[in-house]
Amino acid sequence: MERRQVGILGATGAVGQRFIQLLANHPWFEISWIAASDRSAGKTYEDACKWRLSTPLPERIAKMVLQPNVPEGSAVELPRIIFSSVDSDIAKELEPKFAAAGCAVISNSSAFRMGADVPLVVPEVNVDHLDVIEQQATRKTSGGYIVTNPNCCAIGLVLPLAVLEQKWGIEKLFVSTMQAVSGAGYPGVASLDILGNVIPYIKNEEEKLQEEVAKLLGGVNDGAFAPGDMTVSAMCHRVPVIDGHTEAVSVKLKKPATAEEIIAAWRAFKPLHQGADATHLPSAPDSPVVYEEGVDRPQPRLDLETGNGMTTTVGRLRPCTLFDWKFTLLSHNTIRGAAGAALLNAEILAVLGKFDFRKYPPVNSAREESSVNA
Ligand SMILES: NC(=O)C1=CN([C@@H]2O[C@H](COP(=O)(O)OP(=O)(O)OC[C@H]3O[C@@H](n4cnc5c(N)ncnc54)[C@H](OP(=O)(O)O)[C@@H]3O)[C@@H](O)[C@H]2O)C=CC1
Ligand SMILES: N[C@@H](CC(=O)OP(=O)(O)O)C(=O)O
Repeated sequence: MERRQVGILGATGAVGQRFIQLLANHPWFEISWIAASDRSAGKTYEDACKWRLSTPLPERIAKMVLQPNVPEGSAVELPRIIFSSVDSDIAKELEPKFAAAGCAVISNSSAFRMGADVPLVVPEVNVDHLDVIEQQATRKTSGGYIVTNPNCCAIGLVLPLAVLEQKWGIEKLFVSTMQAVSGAGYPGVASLDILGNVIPYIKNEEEKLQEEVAKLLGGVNDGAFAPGDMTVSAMCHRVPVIDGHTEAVSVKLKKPATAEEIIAAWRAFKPLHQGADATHLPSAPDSPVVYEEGVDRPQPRLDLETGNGMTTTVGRLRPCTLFDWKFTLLSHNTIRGAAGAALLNAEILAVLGKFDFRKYPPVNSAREESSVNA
């Protein structure tokens, strides 16, 4: 795989820092452009950002200068692949500008997730949705497009659900979340609000979780998304955990299944390695779902790093008196739930040849001559 240069919009934030960490030694992608708010533009990354991860800030990135947060006016050439991790309102304004300028925008934001021509993708679950980018107006003009990854709770949830949906069908689903404070970005929730406390409200979270799960588990008919027909009800809570979203799930299946069959199906789930075109994507975990036998698992302190933060850990599968089965799951909200998810989307787009910008009219000749994406 040829190396491609990439940019990060929102590079100084909680998710932006994860992008920098995960891209530090990436075999296919190299960071060549970073941007954040106007407050940060023109500063070096180390001056603009309070680095909050336990691995060191790469020296090369520390010295990089944050560029204007628009496609124009950059002191360095704009790469054609932009990872975006800015708030939804900002994404709504900025992401289309980058797509119009010919960039593949791989977005974490909720702004366009439910768009009629915008794929919302977890590669192990619904890679076929990616073809819908061809319908985006900018794809036809500049070659640019927007692809999104889901809400952090939705990603962790759909991995085990996809197995259930595929083998037995899901009729109903109830999920109650316990979401880490890092999900609110930095500085996020005030310590005086969250320490020793649980907050049973996260703005728009329940609505997003419900509609995104249905889109992810649905299909595409004649180029239009057809949401899954399961009924989903979500309750979301903020808890005093730093990283890792825990979810308590109850599910009613369309066909009967035993606990042994369900656990065996989760353990057998290796979708990115199947078929004649099997490619190991650098960010793909060996197992998207791991089932933990311990009666008191999963736990954020013990299970968060499974699969380098890209695996959903599931445990406590047992009969449910209301529906058929209930279980608990844990997923890393800033890795599988955000930066790692976007990276995996970029990797699958690369493998599928969706970064073939050359066949589209150039935005300007200088960019077309670039060796970066050629
Ligand atoms: N944290 C998580 O677990 C998850 C977050 N997300 C989503 O990812 C996105 C980013 O979240 P997160 O990193 O947590 O948020 P943060 O608040 O930690 O970071 C926000 C980033 O956006 C930048 N920014 C602010 N204003 C602008 C602007 N006008 N133009 C360009 N950049 C701007 C900030 O730059 P500056 O430093 O200059 O202010 C910073 O880099 C959000 O949409 C969020 O909903 C998705 C899944 C999980
Ligand atoms: N709202 C989530 C994180 C998030 O940013 O979600 P979304 O990407 O859907 O805006 C949380 O607080 O844990």
